[in-house]
Amino acid sequence: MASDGQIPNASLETLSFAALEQKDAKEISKLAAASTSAGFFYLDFKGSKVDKLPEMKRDLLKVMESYFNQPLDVKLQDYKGHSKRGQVFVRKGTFSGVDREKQEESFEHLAIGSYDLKMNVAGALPALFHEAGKLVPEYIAACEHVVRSLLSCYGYILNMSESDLQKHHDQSVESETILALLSYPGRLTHQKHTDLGSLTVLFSDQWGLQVFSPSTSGWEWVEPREEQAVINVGDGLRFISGKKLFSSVHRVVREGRASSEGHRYSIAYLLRPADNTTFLDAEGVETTAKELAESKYNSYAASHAEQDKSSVLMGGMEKTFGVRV
Ligand SMILES: O=C(O)CCC(=O)C(=O)O
Ligand SMILES: [Fe+2]
Repeated sequence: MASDGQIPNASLETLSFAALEQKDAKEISKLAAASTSAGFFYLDFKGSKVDKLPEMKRDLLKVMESYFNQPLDVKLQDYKGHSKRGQVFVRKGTFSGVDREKQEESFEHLAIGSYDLKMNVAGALPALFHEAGKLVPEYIAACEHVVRSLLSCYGYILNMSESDLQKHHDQSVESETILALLSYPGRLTHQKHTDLGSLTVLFSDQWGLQVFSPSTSGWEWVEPREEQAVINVGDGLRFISGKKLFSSVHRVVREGRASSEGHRYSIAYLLRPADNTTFLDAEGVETTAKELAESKYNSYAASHAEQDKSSVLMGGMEKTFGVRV
């Protein structure tokens, strides 16, 4: 296994999306194993209905570069106040970084609400992206197909009614589902966390992402792959599953293997349950998906000292792993 000092590369499974689309039993059992260990796996799209996804990602990365390279005051015109979904541009330092002493050293991002985009809410998409035509809606539609197919497979794994799982993720009702375009100029980082939603479809061509391995109780590098996405379960689906599935604990650092990377970009489609979905949270308290999003965002933005006091940031995974990350 290649390594970087003490930090090895994670040995994550690569799953075939074409096989999962066909509900192939062997692939579904690999999905079950990956979702109850580190929680991350690679997804290969060859031969599937969305085999163009890596190509669309490359096009999106080009538009992102021109967007984020604009002056801050121009990007701040896309800041829409503190309502998370419509916030669109979120400046660096809004969430906390990895370094305890430098909270402001965290990424900037553009959050595009998928419901808002469908409803044609003004400002859901900054003007610069209009020039790229249907790229963003088509990218989101491809990701919706991916997560819908994965949810069908999770229905089998969890022995849950497939329609229940799909209903909790009905894309025609309001949810916090977003396409997040992330930008890490300089040495900016992303604090350890679990995702608040159900499933994440993540692309980055650059080193930086690390996953916490429950088997070694340490961080491991997630090797970037241009043709494959990294998928993980988040708190929403974990809680809906009665905590059978694992939320993956991850972060973005800029040292070691990542130190020769320049401005880093990543694209995360973050599927979240419909706002009114209810489940028991990490502490066993009944909560709605909307309330969970609120408390999770507050925790992402809190100081490290505040984050340490509650189980929200890590979705209760430290208790499951039996270690402090
Ligand atoms: O930038 C990355 O690779 C990770 C992004 C991430 O963890 C997130 O958006 O939740
Ligand atoms: Fe994340």
